[in-house]
Amino acid sequence: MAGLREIEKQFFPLQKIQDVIDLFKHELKDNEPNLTLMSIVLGVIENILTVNRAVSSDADKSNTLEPIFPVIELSTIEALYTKFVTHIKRSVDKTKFPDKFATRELVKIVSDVVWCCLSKSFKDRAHLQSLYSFLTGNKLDCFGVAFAVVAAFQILEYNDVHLSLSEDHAWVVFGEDLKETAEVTWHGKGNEDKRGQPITASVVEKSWLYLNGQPVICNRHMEVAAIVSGINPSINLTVDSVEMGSLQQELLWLLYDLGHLSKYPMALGNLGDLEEISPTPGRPPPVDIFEESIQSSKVHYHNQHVYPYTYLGGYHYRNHNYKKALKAWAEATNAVKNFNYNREDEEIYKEFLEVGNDLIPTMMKHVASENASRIHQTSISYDPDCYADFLRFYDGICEWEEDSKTPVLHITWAKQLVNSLAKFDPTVRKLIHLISEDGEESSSSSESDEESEEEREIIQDENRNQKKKVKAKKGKTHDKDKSDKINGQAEDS
Ligand SMILES: CC1(C)CN=C(N2CCN(c3ncnc4sc(CCF)cc34)CC2)S1
Repeated sequence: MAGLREIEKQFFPLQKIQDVIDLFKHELKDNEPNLTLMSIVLGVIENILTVNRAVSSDADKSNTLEPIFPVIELSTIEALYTKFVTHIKRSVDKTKFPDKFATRELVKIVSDVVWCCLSKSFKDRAHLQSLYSFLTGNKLDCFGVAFAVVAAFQILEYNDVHLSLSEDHAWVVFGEDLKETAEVTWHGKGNEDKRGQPITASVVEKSWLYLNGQPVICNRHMEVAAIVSGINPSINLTVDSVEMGSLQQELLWLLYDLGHLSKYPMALGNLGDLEEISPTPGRPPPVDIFEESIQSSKVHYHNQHVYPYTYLGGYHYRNHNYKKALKAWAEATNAVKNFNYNREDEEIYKEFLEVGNDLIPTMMKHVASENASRIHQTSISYDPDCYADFLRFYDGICEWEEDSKTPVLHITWAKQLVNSLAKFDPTVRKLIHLISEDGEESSSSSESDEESEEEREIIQDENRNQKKKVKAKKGKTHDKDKSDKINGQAEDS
Protein backbone atom coordinates (compact mmCIF):
# COMPACT_ATOMS: atom_id res chain seq x y z
CA MET A 1 0.00 0.00 0.00
CA ALA A 2 1.47 3.36 -1.01
CA GLY A 3 0.27 6.82 -0.05
CA LEU A 4 -3.36 7.87 0.24
CA ARG A 5 -5.36 7.20 -2.87
CA GLU A 6 -6.75 10.26 -4.73
CA ILE A 7 -10.33 9.07 -4.11
CA GLU A 8 -9.64 8.99 -0.35
CA LYS A 9 -8.25 12.53 -0.40
CA GLN A 10 -11.48 13.85 -1.89
CA PHE A 11 -13.35 13.23 1.36
CA PHE A 12 -11.28 15.88 3.15
CA PRO A 13 -11.62 18.16 5.00
CA LEU A 14 -13.98 16.24 7.27
CA GLN A 15 -16.28 18.86 8.82
CA LYS A 16 -19.17 16.86 10.24
CA ILE A 17 -20.06 13.34 11.35
CA GLN A 18 -21.63 12.57 7.95
CA ASP A 19 -18.30 13.25 6.23
CA VAL A 20 -16.69 10.53 8.36
CA ILE A 21 -19.56 8.15 7.65
CA ASP A 22 -19.14 8.80 3.90
CA LEU A 23 -15.39 8.07 4.11
CA PHE A 24 -15.99 4.81 6.01
CA LYS A 25 -18.80 3.84 3.62
CA HIS A 26 -16.36 4.25 0.73
CA GLU A 27 -13.58 2.31 2.47
CA LEU A 28 -15.93 -0.55 3.40
CA LYS A 29 -16.90 -1.00 -0.25
CA ASP A 30 -13.27 -1.99 -0.86
CA ASN A 31 -12.11 -5.51 -0.06
CA GLU A 32 -9.04 -3.92 1.53
CA PRO A 33 -10.42 -1.05 3.62
CA ASN A 34 -7.54 1.18 4.68
CA LEU A 35 -7.07 0.31 8.37
CA THR A 36 -4.26 2.83 8.91
CA LEU A 37 -6.27 5.72 7.50
CA MET A 38 -9.40 4.92 9.49
CA SER A 39 -7.54 4.38 12.77
CA ILE A 40 -5.74 7.73 12.40
CA VAL A 41 -8.97 9.58 11.49
CA LEU A 42 -10.85 8.17 14.50
CA GLY A 43 -7.86 8.86 16.76
CA VAL A 44 -7.60 12.51 15.70
CA ILE A 45 -11.34 13.10 16.22
CA GLU A 46 -11.39 11.27 19.57
CA ASN A 47 -8.38 13.20 20.80
CA ILE A 48 -9.97 16.56 19.96
CA LEU A 49 -13.39 15.65 21.39
CA THR A 50 -12.30 13.92 24.60
CA VAL A 51 -8.70 14.47 25.67
CA ASN A 52 -7.83 17.61 27.67
CA ARG A 53 -11.26 19.00 27.00
CA ALA A 54 -12.53 21.38 29.64
CA VAL A 55 -16.02 20.27 30.51
CA SER A 56 -18.28 23.29 30.41
CA SER A 57 -19.66 24.41 33.77
CA ASP A 58 -23.39 25.00 34.18
CA ALA A 59 -22.79 28.71 33.67
CA ASP A 60 -22.09 28.38 29.96
CA LYS A 61 -24.27 25.28 29.43
CA SER A 62 -26.00 27.18 26.64
CA ASN A 63 -23.12 26.87 24.19
CA THR A 64 -23.06 23.06 24.48
CA LEU A 65 -26.30 22.90 22.50
CA GLU A 66 -24.26 23.55 19.37
CA PRO A 67 -22.64 20.21 18.50
CA ILE A 68 -18.95 20.90 17.97
CA PHE A 69 -17.16 18.88 15.35
CA PRO A 70 -13.53 19.62 14.50
CA VAL A 71 -12.43 20.26 10.92
CA ILE A 72 -10.06 17.43 10.01
CA GLU A 73 -7.63 18.66 7.37
CA LEU A 74 -6.08 16.28 4.82
CA SER A 75 -2.62 17.58 5.70
CA THR A 76 -2.98 16.47 9.34
CA ILE A 77 -4.03 12.98 8.36
CA GLU A 78 -1.57 12.62 5.49
CA ALA A 79 1.41 13.56 7.68
CA LEU A 80 0.53 10.88 10.24
CA TYR A 81 -0.32 8.32 7.57
CA THR A 82 3.01 8.85 5.79
CA LYS A 83 4.83 8.64 9.12
CA PHE A 84 3.38 5.18 9.89
CA VAL A 85 3.80 3.81 6.34
CA THR A 86 7.40 5.03 6.19
CA HIS A 87 8.19 3.60 9.62
CA ILE A 88 6.86 0.17 8.67
CA LYS A 89 8.40 0.01 5.19
CA ARG A 90 11.76 1.27 6.43
CA SER A 91 11.87 -1.30 9.24
CA VAL A 92 10.95 -4.42 7.27
CA ASP A 93 13.08 -5.73 4.41
CA LYS A 94 10.49 -7.59 2.35
CA THR A 95 13.11 -9.09 0.06
CA LYS A 96 14.00 -11.44 2.92
CA PHE A 97 10.41 -12.73 2.96
CA PRO A 98 9.49 -13.80 -0.57
CA ASP A 99 6.54 -15.97 0.54
CA LYS A 100 2.99 -14.86 -0.18
CA PHE A 101 2.00 -15.68 3.42
CA ALA A 102 3.52 -14.26 6.58
CA THR A 103 5.92 -16.36 8.65
CA ARG A 104 6.25 -16.48 12.45
CA GLU A 105 9.65 -14.80 12.15
CA LEU A 106 8.14 -11.92 10.19
CA VAL A 107 5.24 -11.57 12.64
CA LYS A 108 7.74 -11.23 15.49
CA ILE A 109 9.75 -8.64 13.52
CA VAL A 110 6.66 -6.52 12.80
CA SER A 111 5.52 -6.82 16.40
CA ASP A 112 9.01 -5.59 17.43
CA VAL A 113 8.76 -2.67 15.00
CA VAL A 114 5.66 -1.49 16.86
CA TRP A 115 6.88 -2.55 20.31
CA CYS A 116 10.26 -0.79 20.13
CA CYS A 117 8.62 2.63 19.73
CA LEU A 118 6.36 2.34 22.76
CA SER A 119 7.16 4.59 25.68
CA LYS A 120 7.51 2.67 28.90
CA SER A 121 5.47 5.19 30.83
CA PHE A 122 2.12 4.16 29.35
CA LYS A 123 -0.52 2.66 31.56
CA ASP A 124 -3.65 0.79 30.65
CA ARG A 125 -5.65 4.01 30.30
CA ALA A 126 -8.22 5.49 27.95
CA HIS A 127 -7.64 6.77 24.38
CA LEU A 128 -4.54 4.67 23.72
CA GLN A 129 -6.11 2.31 21.19
CA SER A 130 -5.50 4.14 17.88
CA LEU A 131 -2.56 4.69 15.54
CA TYR A 132 -2.96 8.40 16.33
CA SER A 133 -1.90 7.63 19.91
CA PHE A 134 1.01 5.53 18.64
CA LEU A 135 2.23 8.18 16.18
CA THR A 136 1.86 11.25 18.42
CA GLY A 137 2.47 9.79 21.88
CA ASN A 138 4.26 6.47 21.35
CA LYS A 139 1.54 4.93 23.52
CA LEU A 140 -0.75 1.99 22.80
CA ASP A 141 -2.89 -0.26 24.97
CA CYS A 142 -2.92 -4.04 24.64
CA PHE A 143 -5.50 -4.02 21.82
CA GLY A 144 -3.79 -1.08 20.09
CA VAL A 145 -0.50 -2.98 19.71
CA ALA A 146 -2.23 -5.97 18.12
CA PHE A 147 -4.20 -3.71 15.78
CA ALA A 148 -1.05 -1.78 14.78
CA VAL A 149 0.63 -5.06 13.81
CA VAL A 150 -2.32 -6.00 11.60
CA ALA A 151 -2.39 -2.52 10.01
CA ALA A 152 1.36 -2.83 9.37
CA PHE A 153 0.87 -6.14 7.57
CA GLN A 154 -1.81 -4.54 5.39
CA ILE A 155 0.77 -1.89 4.41
CA LEU A 156 3.23 -4.70 3.64
CA GLU A 157 0.50 -6.22 1.43
CA TYR A 158 -0.01 -9.44 3.36
CA ASN A 159 -3.71 -10.26 3.42
CA ASP A 160 -3.39 -13.34 5.64
CA VAL A 161 -2.52 -11.62 8.92
CA HIS A 162 -5.69 -10.91 10.89
CA LEU A 163 -6.80 -9.80 14.34
CA SER A 164 -7.99 -12.52 16.73
CA LEU A 165 -10.00 -11.23 19.67
CA SER A 166 -11.12 -12.71 22.96
CA GLU A 167 -13.06 -10.79 25.59
CA ASP A 168 -9.89 -9.46 27.21
CA HIS A 169 -6.97 -10.17 24.87
CA ALA A 170 -5.89 -9.81 21.24
CA TRP A 171 -3.43 -11.69 19.05
CA VAL A 172 -3.00 -12.52 15.33
CA VAL A 173 -3.74 -15.43 13.05
CA PHE A 174 -1.71 -15.87 9.85
CA GLY A 175 -0.48 -18.35 7.18
CA GLU A 176 -2.41 -20.37 4.63
CA ASP A 177 -6.06 -20.68 5.78
CA LEU A 178 -5.12 -18.75 8.97
CA LYS A 179 -4.03 -21.86 10.82
CA GLU A 180 -1.11 -20.19 12.64
CA THR A 181 -1.45 -18.01 15.75
CA ALA A 182 0.99 -15.64 17.45
CA GLU A 183 1.09 -13.40 20.48
CA VAL A 184 2.00 -9.82 19.41
CA THR A 185 1.16 -7.81 22.53
CA TRP A 186 1.16 -8.09 26.29
CA HIS A 187 -1.73 -8.96 28.60
CA GLY A 188 -2.64 -7.64 32.02
CA LYS A 189 -0.26 -6.33 34.65
CA GLY A 190 2.95 -8.04 35.75
CA ASN A 191 2.80 -10.72 33.05
CA GLU A 192 5.85 -11.25 30.85
CA ASP A 193 4.76 -10.73 27.23
CA LYS A 194 4.88 -13.88 25.08
CA ARG A 195 5.25 -12.10 21.75
CA GLY A 196 6.07 -14.39 18.82
CA GLN A 197 4.85 -17.51 20.58
CA PRO A 198 1.98 -19.56 19.20
CA ILE A 199 -1.15 -19.89 21.29
CA THR A 200 -1.11 -23.63 21.97
CA ALA A 201 -4.05 -25.95 22.64
CA SER A 202 -2.96 -26.39 26.26
CA VAL A 203 -3.05 -22.61 26.81
CA VAL A 204 -6.42 -22.32 25.10
CA GLU A 205 -8.22 -25.24 26.69
CA LYS A 206 -10.79 -24.21 29.29
CA SER A 207 -9.26 -20.72 29.33
CA TRP A 208 -11.61 -17.71 29.35
CA LEU A 209 -8.77 -15.45 28.21
CA TYR A 210 -8.56 -17.47 24.97
CA LEU A 211 -12.29 -18.34 24.93
CA ASN A 212 -11.52 -22.06 24.86
CA GLY A 213 -10.59 -21.81 21.18
CA GLN A 214 -13.57 -19.68 20.14
CA PRO A 215 -12.10 -16.19 19.60
CA VAL A 216 -13.44 -13.65 17.12
CA ILE A 217 -11.24 -14.09 14.06
CA CYS A 218 -11.54 -10.87 12.07
CA ASN A 219 -11.48 -10.20 8.35
CA ARG A 220 -10.54 -6.69 7.22
CA HIS A 221 -14.11 -5.40 7.63
CA MET A 222 -14.37 -6.81 11.17
CA GLU A 223 -11.02 -5.14 11.92
CA VAL A 224 -12.74 -1.88 10.99
CA ALA A 225 -15.55 -2.91 13.35
CA ALA A 226 -12.94 -3.47 16.08
CA ILE A 227 -11.54 0.07 15.81
CA VAL A 228 -15.04 1.55 15.72
CA SER A 229 -16.06 -0.56 18.70
CA GLY A 230 -12.85 0.59 20.41
CA ILE A 231 -13.81 4.28 20.16
CA ASN A 232 -13.88 5.68 23.70
CA PRO A 233 -16.21 8.71 23.98
CA SER A 234 -15.27 9.30 27.65
CA ILE A 235 -14.10 12.80 28.51
CA ASN A 236 -13.74 11.84 32.17
CA LEU A 237 -15.25 9.41 34.68
CA THR A 238 -18.72 10.89 34.44
CA VAL A 239 -18.93 12.78 31.14
CA ASP A 240 -18.94 11.41 27.58
CA SER A 241 -18.53 13.38 24.37
CA VAL A 242 -21.97 13.38 22.73
CA GLU A 243 -20.42 13.90 19.29
CA MET A 244 -17.94 11.02 19.69
CA GLY A 245 -20.70 8.71 20.97
CA SER A 246 -22.93 9.63 18.01
CA LEU A 247 -20.12 9.01 15.55
CA GLN A 248 -19.42 5.60 17.10
CA GLN A 249 -23.13 4.71 17.09
CA GLU A 250 -23.65 5.72 13.44
CA LEU A 251 -20.51 3.85 12.32
CA LEU A 252 -21.63 0.74 14.21
CA TRP A 253 -25.03 0.88 12.46
CA LEU A 254 -23.23 1.25 9.12
CA LEU A 255 -21.15 -1.86 9.92
CA TYR A 256 -24.27 -3.64 11.25
CA ASP A 257 -26.22 -2.98 8.02
CA LEU A 258 -23.26 -4.30 5.99
CA GLY A 259 -23.26 -7.50 8.09
CA HIS A 260 -19.85 -6.95 9.67
CA LEU A 261 -21.09 -7.24 13.28
CA SER A 262 -22.90 -10.57 12.87
CA LYS A 263 -19.93 -12.58 14.21
CA TYR A 264 -18.78 -9.95 16.71
CA PRO A 265 -20.83 -10.27 19.94
CA MET A 266 -18.98 -7.51 21.85
CA ALA A 267 -19.50 -4.95 19.09
CA LEU A 268 -23.22 -5.78 19.15
CA GLY A 269 -23.13 -5.34 22.94
CA ASN A 270 -21.42 -1.96 22.56
CA LEU A 271 -24.13 -0.92 20.09
CA GLY A 272 -26.83 -2.02 22.54
CA ASP A 273 -25.24 0.12 25.26
CA LEU A 274 -25.14 3.15 22.93
CA GLU A 275 -28.80 2.63 21.96
CA GLU A 276 -29.75 2.60 25.64
CA ILE A 277 -28.07 6.00 26.09
CA SER A 278 -29.51 7.50 22.92
CA PRO A 279 -32.08 5.42 20.98
CA THR A 280 -31.92 5.73 17.17
CA PRO A 281 -35.43 6.17 15.70
CA GLY A 282 -36.45 3.16 13.63
CA ARG A 283 -33.77 0.88 15.07
CA PRO A 284 -34.46 -2.16 17.31
CA PRO A 285 -34.48 -1.67 21.10
CA PRO A 286 -31.34 -2.49 23.12
CA VAL A 287 -32.71 -5.86 24.35
CA ASP A 288 -33.01 -7.04 20.74
CA ILE A 289 -29.40 -6.08 20.04
CA PHE A 290 -28.18 -7.83 23.20
CA GLU A 291 -30.20 -10.88 22.14
CA GLU A 292 -28.45 -10.79 18.74
CA SER A 293 -25.12 -10.67 20.59
CA ILE A 294 -26.10 -13.78 22.57
CA GLN A 295 -27.34 -15.54 19.43
CA SER A 296 -24.09 -14.69 17.64
CA SER A 297 -22.12 -16.34 20.45
CA LYS A 298 -24.40 -19.40 20.39
CA VAL A 299 -24.32 -19.80 16.61
CA HIS A 300 -20.66 -18.96 15.92
CA TYR A 301 -18.79 -19.57 19.18
CA HIS A 302 -20.54 -22.50 20.91
CA ASN A 303 -21.94 -20.06 23.49
CA GLN A 304 -18.44 -19.69 25.02
CA HIS A 305 -18.59 -15.89 25.22
CA VAL A 306 -19.61 -14.44 28.60
CA TYR A 307 -19.93 -10.72 27.95
CA PRO A 308 -23.13 -10.95 25.84
CA TYR A 309 -24.95 -12.05 29.02
CA THR A 310 -23.31 -9.43 31.24
CA TYR A 311 -24.24 -6.72 28.71
CA LEU A 312 -27.87 -7.89 28.96
CA GLY A 313 -27.76 -8.35 32.74
CA GLY A 314 -26.31 -4.88 33.23
CA TYR A 315 -29.01 -3.36 31.00
CA HIS A 316 -31.85 -5.04 32.91
CA TYR A 317 -30.29 -4.10 36.24
CA ARG A 318 -30.01 -0.42 35.27
CA ASN A 319 -33.64 -0.50 34.16
CA HIS A 320 -34.83 -2.28 37.33
CA ASN A 321 -35.91 -5.42 35.46
CA TYR A 322 -34.44 -7.47 38.27
CA LYS A 323 -35.99 -10.81 37.29
CA LYS A 324 -34.50 -10.56 33.78
CA ALA A 325 -31.18 -9.38 35.19
CA LEU A 326 -30.95 -12.50 37.38
CA LYS A 327 -31.79 -14.71 34.38
CA ALA A 328 -29.05 -13.11 32.26
CA TRP A 329 -26.48 -13.42 35.07
CA ALA A 330 -27.42 -17.09 35.60
CA GLU A 331 -26.79 -17.65 31.89
CA ALA A 332 -23.50 -15.76 32.17
CA THR A 333 -22.19 -18.18 34.83
CA ASN A 334 -23.65 -21.04 32.82
CA ALA A 335 -21.18 -19.97 30.11
CA VAL A 336 -18.21 -19.29 32.40
CA LYS A 337 -18.58 -22.55 34.34
CA ASN A 338 -16.97 -24.45 31.45
CA PHE A 339 -13.68 -22.58 32.02
CA ASN A 340 -11.04 -23.08 34.67
CA TYR A 341 -10.26 -19.80 36.42
CA ASN A 342 -6.65 -18.65 36.29
CA ARG A 343 -4.71 -15.53 37.29
CA GLU A 344 -5.03 -13.88 33.85
CA ASP A 345 -8.84 -14.01 34.00
CA GLU A 346 -9.28 -11.25 36.56
CA GLU A 347 -11.41 -9.04 34.27
CA ILE A 348 -14.26 -11.56 34.16
CA TYR A 349 -13.72 -12.32 37.85
CA LYS A 350 -14.26 -8.60 38.58
CA GLU A 351 -17.50 -8.71 36.60
CA PHE A 352 -18.93 -11.56 38.62
CA LEU A 353 -17.58 -10.16 41.89
CA GLU A 354 -19.54 -6.96 41.19
CA VAL A 355 -22.69 -8.91 40.29
CA GLY A 356 -22.56 -11.22 43.32
CA ASN A 357 -21.30 -8.79 45.90
CA ASP A 358 -22.72 -5.47 44.79
CA LEU A 359 -25.50 -5.60 42.17
CA ILE A 360 -27.52 -8.55 43.55
CA PRO A 361 -27.27 -7.39 47.20
CA THR A 362 -28.31 -3.88 46.10
CA MET A 363 -31.18 -5.37 44.13
CA MET A 364 -32.38 -7.49 47.06
CA LYS A 365 -32.25 -4.47 49.36
CA HIS A 366 -34.09 -2.36 46.80
CA VAL A 367 -36.76 -5.01 46.43
CA ALA A 368 -37.10 -5.48 50.18
CA SER A 369 -37.92 -1.81 50.56
CA GLU A 370 -40.27 -1.98 47.55
CA ASN A 371 -42.13 -4.94 49.14
CA ALA A 372 -43.57 -2.65 51.73
CA SER A 373 -45.30 -0.72 48.99
CA ARG A 374 -45.82 -3.37 46.28
CA ILE A 375 -48.05 -6.42 45.82
CA HIS A 376 -45.97 -9.31 47.09
CA GLN A 377 -46.35 -11.75 44.25
CA THR A 378 -44.61 -9.43 41.75
CA SER A 379 -41.51 -9.09 43.90
CA ILE A 380 -38.49 -11.23 43.07
CA SER A 381 -38.11 -12.33 46.68
CA TYR A 382 -41.37 -14.25 46.26
CA ASP A 383 -40.66 -15.52 42.75
CA PRO A 384 -39.38 -19.13 42.41
CA ASP A 385 -37.93 -18.39 38.94
CA CYS A 386 -35.80 -15.63 40.45
CA TYR A 387 -34.69 -17.85 43.29
CA ALA A 388 -33.82 -20.63 40.78
CA ASP A 389 -31.77 -18.20 38.67
CA PHE A 390 -30.11 -16.86 41.81
CA LEU A 391 -29.05 -20.42 42.69
CA ARG A 392 -27.97 -21.09 39.10
CA PHE A 393 -25.79 -17.95 39.22
CA TYR A 394 -23.90 -19.25 42.24
CA ASP A 395 -23.87 -22.83 40.99
CA GLY A 396 -22.10 -21.62 37.84
CA ILE A 397 -19.53 -19.70 39.89
CA CYS A 398 -18.84 -22.81 41.98
CA GLU A 399 -18.48 -25.02 38.93
CA TRP A 400 -16.13 -22.41 37.41
CA GLU A 401 -13.96 -22.74 40.50
CA GLU A 402 -13.94 -26.56 40.35
CA ASP A 403 -10.65 -27.94 38.98
CA SER A 404 -9.28 -24.36 38.72
CA LYS A 405 -5.70 -23.62 39.74
CA THR A 406 -6.78 -20.33 41.31
CA PRO A 407 -9.64 -20.12 43.83
CA VAL A 408 -12.61 -17.90 42.99
CA LEU A 409 -14.68 -17.73 46.14
CA HIS A 410 -13.68 -16.21 49.46
CA ILE A 411 -15.42 -15.17 52.68
CA THR A 412 -17.00 -12.03 51.16
CA TRP A 413 -18.73 -14.18 48.56
CA ALA A 414 -20.11 -16.47 51.28
CA LYS A 415 -21.28 -13.55 53.41
CA GLN A 416 -23.06 -11.90 50.50
CA LEU A 417 -24.60 -15.22 49.43
CA VAL A 418 -26.10 -15.76 52.88
CA ASN A 419 -27.28 -12.14 52.93
CA SER A 420 -29.02 -12.43 49.57
CA LEU A 421 -30.44 -15.91 50.27
CA ALA A 422 -32.08 -14.60 53.43
CA LYS A 423 -33.84 -11.92 51.39
CA PHE A 424 -35.86 -14.58 49.52
CA ASP A 425 -39.07 -15.44 51.34
CA PRO A 426 -39.15 -18.91 53.00
CA THR A 427 -42.28 -19.84 51.00
CA VAL A 428 -40.39 -19.43 47.71
CA ARG A 429 -37.50 -21.54 48.92
CA LYS A 430 -39.71 -24.61 49.27
CA LEU A 431 -41.01 -24.26 45.72
CA ILE A 432 -37.67 -25.10 44.19
CA HIS A 433 -37.02 -28.65 43.11
CA LEU A 434 -33.32 -29.27 42.57
CA ILE A 435 -32.44 -31.81 39.91
CA SER A 436 -28.74 -32.55 39.53
CA GLU A 437 -27.10 -33.13 36.13
CA ASP A 438 -27.49 -36.90 36.58
CA GLY A 439 -31.19 -36.44 37.18
CA GLU A 440 -31.10 -37.16 40.91
CA GLU A 441 -33.88 -35.23 42.63
CA SER A 442 -33.74 -33.44 45.94
CA SER A 443 -35.78 -30.69 47.50
CA SER A 444 -34.31 -27.50 48.82
CA SER A 445 -36.25 -27.70 52.12
CA SER A 446 -38.13 -30.21 54.31
CA GLU A 447 -41.59 -28.75 53.74
CA SER A 448 -41.46 -29.59 50.02
CA ASP A 449 -43.78 -32.63 50.61
CA GLU A 450 -46.60 -30.16 51.14
CA GLU A 451 -46.16 -28.76 47.63
CA SER A 452 -48.94 -29.83 45.33
CA GLU A 453 -48.31 -32.60 42.81
CA GLU A 454 -49.12 -30.02 40.12
CA GLU A 455 -46.41 -27.63 41.35
CA ARG A 456 -43.97 -30.53 41.33
CA GLU A 457 -44.90 -31.31 37.70
CA ILE A 458 -44.49 -27.65 36.68
CA ILE A 459 -41.06 -27.40 38.26
CA GLN A 460 -39.88 -30.72 36.84
CA ASP A 461 -41.00 -29.68 33.33
CA GLU A 462 -39.17 -26.39 33.82
CA ASN A 463 -36.02 -28.19 34.93
CA ARG A 464 -36.27 -30.73 32.11
CA ASN A 465 -36.66 -27.89 29.57
CA GLN A 466 -33.74 -26.10 31.17
CA LYS A 467 -31.59 -29.25 30.91
CA LYS A 468 -32.74 -29.76 27.29
CA LYS A 469 -31.88 -26.14 26.51
CA VAL A 470 -28.47 -26.53 28.12
CA LYS A 471 -27.87 -29.74 26.11
CA ALA A 472 -28.98 -27.96 22.89
CA LYS A 473 -26.70 -25.01 23.68
CA LYS A 474 -23.69 -27.22 24.20
CA GLY A 475 -24.45 -28.81 20.65
CA LYS A 476 -14.26 -10.49 25.40
CA THR A 477 -10.60 -2.78 24.02
CA HIS A 478 -11.41 -1.67 24.43
CA ASP A 479 -12.50 0.08 27.27
CA LYS A 480 -14.55 -2.29 29.28
CA ASP A 481 -14.10 -0.57 32.54
CA LYS A 482 -13.93 3.19 32.07
CA SER A 483 -13.12 3.86 35.70
CA ASP A 484 -9.94 1.78 35.58
CA LYS A 485 -8.90 3.46 32.37
CA ILE A 486 -9.67 6.99 33.46
CA ASN A 487 -8.06 6.37 36.84
CA GLY A 488 -4.99 5.23 34.95
CA GLN A 489 -5.14 8.62 33.23
CA ALA A 490 -5.50 10.35 36.58
CA GLU A 491 -2.52 8.35 37.86
CA ASP A 492 -0.39 9.50 34.98
CA SER A 493 -1.33 13.14 34.91
C1 LIG B 1 -20.53 -6.13 29.53
C2 LIG B 1 -19.24 -5.38 29.70
C3 LIG B 1 -18.78 -5.39 31.14
C4 LIG B 1 -19.39 -3.95 29.21
N1 LIG B 1 -18.37 -3.67 28.25
C5 LIG B 1 -17.60 -4.62 27.87
N2 LIG B 1 -16.63 -4.55 26.96
C6 LIG B 1 -16.54 -3.38 26.16
C7 LIG B 1 -15.67 -3.42 25.05
N3 LIG B 1 -14.87 -4.57 24.83
C8 LIG B 1 -14.52 -4.91 23.57
N4 LIG B 1 -15.35 -4.47 22.62
C9 LIG B 1 -15.09 -4.80 21.33
N5 LIG B 1 -14.04 -5.53 20.95
C10 LIG B 1 -13.18 -5.95 21.90
S1 LIG B 1 -11.74 -6.88 21.72
C11 LIG B 1 -11.38 -6.89 23.37
C12 LIG B 1 -10.20 -7.61 23.92
C13 LIG B 1 -8.97 -6.72 23.84
F1 LIG B 1 -8.63 -6.57 22.59
C14 LIG B 1 -12.33 -6.21 24.06
C15 LIG B 1 -13.36 -5.67 23.24
C16 LIG B 1 -14.56 -5.38 26.00
C17 LIG B 1 -15.77 -5.69 26.74
S2 LIG B 1 -17.98 -6.09 28.69
